[in-house]
Amino acid sequence: MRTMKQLGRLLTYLRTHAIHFSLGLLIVVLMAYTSGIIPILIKNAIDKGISTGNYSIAIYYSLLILLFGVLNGMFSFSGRYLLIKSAQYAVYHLRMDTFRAIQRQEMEFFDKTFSGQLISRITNDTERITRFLSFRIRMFVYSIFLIGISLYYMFGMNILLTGIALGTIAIVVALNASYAIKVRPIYDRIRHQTGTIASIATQSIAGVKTIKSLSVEENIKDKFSKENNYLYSLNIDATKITALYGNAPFLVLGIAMSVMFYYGGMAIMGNTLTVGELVAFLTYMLTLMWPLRALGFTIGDIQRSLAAASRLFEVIDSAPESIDSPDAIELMNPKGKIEFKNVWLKYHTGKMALRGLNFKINAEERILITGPPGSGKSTILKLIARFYKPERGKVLIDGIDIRKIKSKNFRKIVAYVPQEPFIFNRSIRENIALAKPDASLEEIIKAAKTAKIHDFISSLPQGYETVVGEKGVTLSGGERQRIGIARALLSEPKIILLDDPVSNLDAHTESSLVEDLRDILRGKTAVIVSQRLSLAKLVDRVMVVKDGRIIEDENIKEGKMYRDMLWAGEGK
Ligand SMILES: Nc1ncnc2c1ncn2[C@@H]1O[C@H](COP(=O)(O)OP(=O)(O)OP(=O)(O)O)[C@@H](O)[C@H]1O
Repeated sequence: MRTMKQLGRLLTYLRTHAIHFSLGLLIVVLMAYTSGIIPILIKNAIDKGISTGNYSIAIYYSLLILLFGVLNGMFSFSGRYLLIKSAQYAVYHLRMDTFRAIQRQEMEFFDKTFSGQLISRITNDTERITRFLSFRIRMFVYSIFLIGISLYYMFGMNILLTGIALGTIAIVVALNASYAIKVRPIYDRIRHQTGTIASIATQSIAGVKTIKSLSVEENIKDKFSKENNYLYSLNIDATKITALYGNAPFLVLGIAMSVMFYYGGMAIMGNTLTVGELVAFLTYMLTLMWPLRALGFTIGDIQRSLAAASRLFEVIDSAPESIDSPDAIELMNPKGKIEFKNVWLKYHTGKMALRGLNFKINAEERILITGPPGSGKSTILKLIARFYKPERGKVLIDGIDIRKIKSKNFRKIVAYVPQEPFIFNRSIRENIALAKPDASLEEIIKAAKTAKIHDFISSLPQGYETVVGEKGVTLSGGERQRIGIARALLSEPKIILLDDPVSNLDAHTESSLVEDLRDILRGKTAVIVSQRLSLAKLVDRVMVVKDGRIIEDENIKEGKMYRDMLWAGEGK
């Protein structure tokens, strides 16, 4: 029942190509008919032409065989084309829906799901569905109709020989089905193992600096070699089974044809069968061989392809319909006031990261959140950035629950600069204009100037058009930070959230960024997470978090606690 539902849903993806698809299947039926009729034409050529010495009839049937052969080729081409075209169309939309759904997912989904699995959904699962909708369904329909047509004509000629043919069909299908059952788990392991090897290779390329700095190439090579060895032995196992089963159906066929010869020969002598009919039987056996083999695989594959489809539907269905709630509003002229009201946050691992936080940040106030590692500092920023839903309580901006603000509007008001802004493999201009692709070059330059990265960009050979990231110009940590800041500034946000902006910078780059941040943050509410005291001189207020709770919160100019530390920081 569930399977039929999945199949039905998958077929809805054919949409406008449903006619192509149905026509493709109809052509496949015609193709089965043209294959199934040829042995009968051979029989007539022999019995009505050759045996009676009437050569014009023999030539007539030869021409008919030629005609059906040509038609068969044409049907094979057009059926295949139409089915593949509609399958590709369906899978294109399925892939788009899955990708869009992944993009709509909340942050928690990414915490819980392996990225490799998601990539496999979009690549492997969709590939399997394409194969199912084009190749498997075609083979299934072709085989069933060809077997049906063949049995129909065989019954008309001789019951005993038809019985032998039926027995052969049953044995070959059973053999192939058992082959599929035996070999499939091995192929699954091969696929999984290939993934493991790919992930070791990817990690060893991505982590090359760590590997080289620790001189652990040998260790990584050993791990790779172990997994590679396992893949080798799995492939050998699969080859043994394939070699064994690959020939078994031919043996069965050979035996069946000998038996047919024996009984057929006797029947011809007893005048209950003609030579043409025996030749037709033998031709049927040869014609059916390949569809029979394919059928064994197809039956098992239907279930697996639908399982792939249901994995994709699961990703699609688990994504929220839209990021905004239906009653979402737009915040005009935001002031930038932030408020946490009894906010609790629990990660999917069960970790309670925030425990009942209550605080207010005034418009245009700058605050530094500090505290020991793992205390919940970054989690506070992620909640203001609306990456997670509080377990309990509310986060408000200008008195409005942030969940009620339209996301487009929200992203213009609140900019989040992660610890290591991700640099896409595109030009610097595109990297800065990520959230506002239609931004003019003037706007981009203005943001880059404020982030104090304009001079660096101008010094590059292709300026703003220089491609950065993989295989492009490699940016330093400080340059990445500034590109990230320019990217955030482009939408002129009222609130800016900086997650550990100086953690990866050397002392000199750190002090120049801290200096520049004074200008960058002017007129904005700024929440900065850091353990570096150098940032304390930028802010009006310092909040200390420990174990998900605020343990200190004081105005820097009035408070005592940080004044001492500030001096210590300045003296650094
Ligand atoms: N996505 C997540 N899934 C599960 N647990 C998480 C996640 N992010 C953070 N945590 C856990 O929640 C706690 C608070 O994390 P958070 O990143 O807010 O700390 P932090 O104070 O910013 O730490 P650091 O200074 O080391 O960056 C930590 O124990 C952390 O392991």
